[in-house]
Amino acid sequence: MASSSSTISPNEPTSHNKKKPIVIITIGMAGSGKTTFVQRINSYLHSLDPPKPPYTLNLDPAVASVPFEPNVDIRDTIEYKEVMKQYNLGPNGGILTALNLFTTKFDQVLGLMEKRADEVDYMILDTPGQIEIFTWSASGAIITDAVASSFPTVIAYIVDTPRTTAPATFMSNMLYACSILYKTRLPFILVFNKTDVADPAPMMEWMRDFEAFQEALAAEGAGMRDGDGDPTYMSSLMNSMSLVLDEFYKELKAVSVSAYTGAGIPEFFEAVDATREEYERDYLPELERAAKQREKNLRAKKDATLSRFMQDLSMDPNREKMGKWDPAAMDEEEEENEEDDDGEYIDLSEEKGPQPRVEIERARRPGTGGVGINWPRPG
Ligand SMILES: Nc1nc2c(ncn2[C@@H]2O[C@H](COP(=O)(O)OP(=O)(O)OP(=O)(O)O)[C@@H](O)[C@H]2O)c(=O)[nH]1
Repeated sequence: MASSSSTISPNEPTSHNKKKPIVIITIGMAGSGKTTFVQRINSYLHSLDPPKPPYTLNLDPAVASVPFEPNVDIRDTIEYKEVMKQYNLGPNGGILTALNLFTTKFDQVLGLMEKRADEVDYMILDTPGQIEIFTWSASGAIITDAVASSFPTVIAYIVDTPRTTAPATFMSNMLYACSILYKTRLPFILVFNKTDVADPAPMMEWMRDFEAFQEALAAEGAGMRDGDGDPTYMSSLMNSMSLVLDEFYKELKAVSVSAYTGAGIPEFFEAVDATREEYERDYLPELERAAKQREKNLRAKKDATLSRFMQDLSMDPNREKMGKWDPAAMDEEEEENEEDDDGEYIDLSEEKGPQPRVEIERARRPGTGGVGINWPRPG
């Protein structure tokens, strides 16, 4: 899959000596505004002077309508409702299977992206509504790795700001973002969306100042103190987790946008452009190291198989005899065998006739209960 891309250096300029486009992968909880955001950044890039139309890919098979014209649309290849019917799946299983099927052809999509790399500055991927379908599936990982090994890539994690104003909810969302960052190791931008209806300033403050977050948690009150006024288990857990997150925030850029009004979109692109350097500095060496390691492992595996084969060959007692017919040696061997067999070989064939053949492997298979197996009957 990604093999076709692994030989391409993401750093290499394209044929016209132009830098490779940056791929923006938009990820976010259901309803956080991913599609609206992609539409907004798409129209922003079109409105620049000169326009910089991006290459867009829709990977959400279940989206009813896309408010932009994607260059590659998973829905053109796979009808997810048909997948549901054929494989007898529910909606999430259908979306996941559709994505899996699409991933088997992703090398072709990558080829299309490579072809257009000279003409565009940005490529944008919109992912399925249910976040875990992309972030916790093999297909999501394959697509992300394939793209990131060919192009500078950044994750835009869309946060539904109005739904994240409570400190505990905010923390849950950040823990999820943190897991994606550590899974992909790609440059990461937190995009606080829907800022036309909720101000993300308190959240930005929580990210900068650990104590401010602790205060907000304490102010939330419920479940934080027991009857004696001591901190509860929940409160201690939240405090420890917020300490972990404090480290995570240091690795992040955060921007506030409104996909609805377009506010904050230029700042978002400033953050995206800044990640190119980060990608080249941090991600690329890691990618090259992983590729070398993979190659080394493969070579080691091949060597091990070859040496095992050679060993087997040298231990094979017939090896010496192969090609050298020595009747005297064979007679000797036969005599030895006859001596060995004396008194040990009980031939029942004359007494009981031919014995039925039993496939022990099949008979012993757990759970078969012996059904369908013809056991020999006594007598
Ligand atoms: N007020 C406001 N509403 C927004 C904004 N961005 C998106 N929305 C609304 O949020 C809802 C969800 O937006 P979508 O773009 O469909 O979100 P999504 O994450 O792609 O949704 P799924 O893919 O279905 O999970 C829609 O009703 C949008 O109109 C915004 O910046 N401000």
